[in-house]
Amino acid sequence: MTIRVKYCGLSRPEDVAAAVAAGAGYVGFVFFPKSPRCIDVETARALALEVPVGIAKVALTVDADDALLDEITGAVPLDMLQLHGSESPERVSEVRARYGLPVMKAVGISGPEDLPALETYGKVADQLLVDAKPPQGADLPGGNGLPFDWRLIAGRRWPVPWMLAGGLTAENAAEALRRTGARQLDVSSGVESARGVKDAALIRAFGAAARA
Ligand SMILES: O=C(O)c1ccccc1NCC(=O)[C@H](O)[C@H](O)COP(=O)(O)O
Repeated sequence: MTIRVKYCGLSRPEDVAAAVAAGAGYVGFVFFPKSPRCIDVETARALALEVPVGIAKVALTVDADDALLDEITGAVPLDMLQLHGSESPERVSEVRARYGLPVMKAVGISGPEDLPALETYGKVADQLLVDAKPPQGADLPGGNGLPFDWRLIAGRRWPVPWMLAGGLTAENAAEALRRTGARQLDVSSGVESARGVKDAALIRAFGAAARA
């Protein structure tokens, strides 16, 4: 069984090279100013041009307006948009139609009350990112390196492909896959040596763990 991995928050050419070498299925670029992983469109364009065909290039935004999405999609060759804020189902549909790109909607999970949103967004998004809900008062709506209780989604399926995210590392990836049945993983903090700084050895180790 092939597990596809998305390495999110890449900001340097060496990060892209490490993700490609590790067998990435997706690479993610963050466009959220408060994030230590945030990059500008010129940097993202240069990085995207280094990504081989077959690896999906994903732009991550948080409640972005059309002006920002126009700027990003106009400059960066992309394969997918990841909406990681409080975008409504209507906004997801609008973004899909306006940009003609597949949209992945992130949904934060901390308890059973969060699960219905996965059904709702599963009707309008092309993919779901099932992520840990950020702690109250967190600066970032994702990329916090915290897992959620995987038992909440064990055995659940949605009508579109989905990725598991939140606090994944090379050490817990196998257990996460076994407990949730996920076929795709998204990782950011778990492949960093310092907040916002990707580490090639950790990326390599994560890729190996996902393949094992
Ligand atoms: O990574 C960020 O800085 C970020 C900022 C704002 C919204 C979302 C963000 N990351 C989302 C991701 O796709 C992460 O890969 C996902 O939440 C998992 O993060 P982590 O728990 O750090 O592996």
